[in-house]
Amino acid sequence: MPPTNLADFTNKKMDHEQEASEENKLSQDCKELILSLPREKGWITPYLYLFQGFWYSSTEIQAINTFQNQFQAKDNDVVIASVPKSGTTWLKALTFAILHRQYFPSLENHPLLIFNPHELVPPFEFVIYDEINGQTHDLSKMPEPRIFGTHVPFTSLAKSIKETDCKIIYICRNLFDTFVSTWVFVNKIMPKFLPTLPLEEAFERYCEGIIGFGPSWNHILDYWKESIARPKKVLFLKYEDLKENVHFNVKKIAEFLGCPFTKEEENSEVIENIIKLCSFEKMKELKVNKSGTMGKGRIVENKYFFRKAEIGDWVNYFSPSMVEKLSKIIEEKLSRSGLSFRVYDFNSSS
Ligand SMILES: Nc1ncnc2c1ncn2[C@@H]1O[C@H](COP(=O)(O)OS(=O)(=O)O)[C@@H](OP(=O)(O)O)[C@H]1O
Repeated sequence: MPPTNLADFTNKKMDHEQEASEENKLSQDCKELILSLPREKGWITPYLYLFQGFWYSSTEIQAINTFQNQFQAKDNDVVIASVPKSGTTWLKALTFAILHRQYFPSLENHPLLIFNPHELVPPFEFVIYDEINGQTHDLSKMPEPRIFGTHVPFTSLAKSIKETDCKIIYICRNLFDTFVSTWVFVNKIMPKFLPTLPLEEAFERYCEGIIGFGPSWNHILDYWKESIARPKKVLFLKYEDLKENVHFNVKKIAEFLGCPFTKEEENSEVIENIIKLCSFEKMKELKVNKSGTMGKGRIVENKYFFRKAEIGDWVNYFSPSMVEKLSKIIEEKLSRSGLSFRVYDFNSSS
């Protein structure tokens, strides 16, 4: 749709220029690489490119390249990995609270009350190696054990992550809710120079696997297989299970990370307090998550990371034919893996 007034036109032009200048900032090597890759229309960028079997924007590809070449993992590092919109923010908060609990015995001045979880657990591809948007992060200043986030698929992780003893916690979510959560989020952060993305169009691209860090089923399957092959290396969690029994999973995360809760901690409600601190209801109402922003090139409002947090909200968006199509894809891609998802909240009274 053409812009309707001069201010709109100027905004769109500025956005377009910003996007073009981002592409111009790519290194020469990356520009050449991009030219050689298959390309499709993007969701919030003009294009997505197929790189190492998954779809990314050009700036993400440069960041992933740098990450692969430069990141040196330490044995005590922890990496939180996920497909976007699978419960990353929640898992980052829980992991930070569990792993660093000895430093913050009083929850009154806990960092999670003043920082968004993505600031405390920085992602490789959007912060640490995102030179194009002027993000810088001094790794030497990170408290240990360091906790990182990533949406990068297992196959494309920096080699040192796979070769050291550092641990990975992966979270996934049923693909119906993940798709809806992504589509709503994407339309909120859509650059002004791109049109809003209709649900049906997004769904068609999603079903072809063309979405940032997709195909989502391959992303999930790769981490799933690795968690079976190396259970001490990769802990595989599901958003729905976390919602069903967060207490059990918080203990599981602590044990996996080698810092199980003591009897004394269990008796003094340490687990319950962590759960409350990281709950959707608590986090959503914090000032930092109501009015804060993150990012440099693309500014994102923190409140967009907290929407409904329900299992089964997809029923409000999917037509019967969409249900049929995605169900078939899931059946085809996941049926032999032993992996399945709950798509309704059986505990909900509504
Ligand atoms: N604390 C907590 N507890 C439970 N659920 C939560 C929490 N924080 C965020 N959310 C919900 O998670 C969805 C966002 O997914 P991600 O955090 O993976 O997004 S991102 O990839 O980091 O952008 C998004 O789901 P939807 O509500 O369905 O859109 C959020 O509402």
